[in-house]
Amino acid sequence: MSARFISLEGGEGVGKSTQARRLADALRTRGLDVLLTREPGGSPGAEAIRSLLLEGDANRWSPGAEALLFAAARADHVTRTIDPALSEGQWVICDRFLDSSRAYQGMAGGVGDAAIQNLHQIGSDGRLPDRTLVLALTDTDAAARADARDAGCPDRIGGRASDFHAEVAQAFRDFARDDPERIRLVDASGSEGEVTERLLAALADLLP
Ligand SMILES: Nc1ncnc2c1ncn2[C@@H]1O[C@H](COP(=O)(O)OP(=O)(O)OP(=O)(O)O)[C@@H](O)[C@H]1O
Ligand SMILES: Cc1cn([C@H]2C[C@H](O)[C@@H](COP(=O)(O)O)O2)c(=O)[nH]c1=O
Repeated sequence: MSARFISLEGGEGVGKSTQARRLADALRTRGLDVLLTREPGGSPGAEAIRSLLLEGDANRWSPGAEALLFAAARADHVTRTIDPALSEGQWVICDRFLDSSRAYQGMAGGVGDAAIQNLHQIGSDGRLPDRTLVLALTDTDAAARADARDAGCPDRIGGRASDFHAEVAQAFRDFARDDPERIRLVDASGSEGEVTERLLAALADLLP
């Protein structure tokens, strides 16, 4: 069975990191060799860029500089971590990937989708996941989960206005509508276990 590249996407607090861990465990239980990774980050260079992106003043970077930094982190992550794992036959579960840049920087940030896709082509040879699972939750429920976790101290991008995050959530819904073969919306309400079962169902055609 060939290796697969799966990304988990969605706005702040919908449960991506929780589900990335649970999905990796569920796939390991099925005998698959799984690498769990994240963005921004997932390689030493990309983790260094993560600090530049998520710490500091809200206006630390222009929209274009921010998009370039995410693309640079992703290029290093793809080259040093994701591609080698796939070559070795591992399944890769990635907590956020290109579609986060499309939603946050491209759509809500105003950089535009074509520019984000161009940067991805240059930096990461246009590498795409085999399946992208977008966790969907109401804006109110997602904000409640994120607030309970962050205790009023979100990171530089998480702390942006609610309008920004509503645009991000809408962008993910639009991406799923426009590319239904790769990108699937998954209901993120209910218990952690219920959500994991829905994610596995959305991967059923790829599983051995
Ligand atoms: N199904 C669930 N029901 C209730 N709470 C949940 C559920 N899944 C996750 N949580 C909780 O919600 C909070 C946010 O979850 P998590 O960190 O996984 O979200 P995320 O999408 O990765 O967020 P971000 O993108 O902001 O980092 C955490 O405190 C987590 O324990
Ligand atoms: C990959 C990626 C991420 N972001 C934003 C989204 C979040 O606010 C943070 C990452 O924090 P998390 O707790 O690890 O989810 O970064 C972005 O704006 N663009 C991207 O490409």
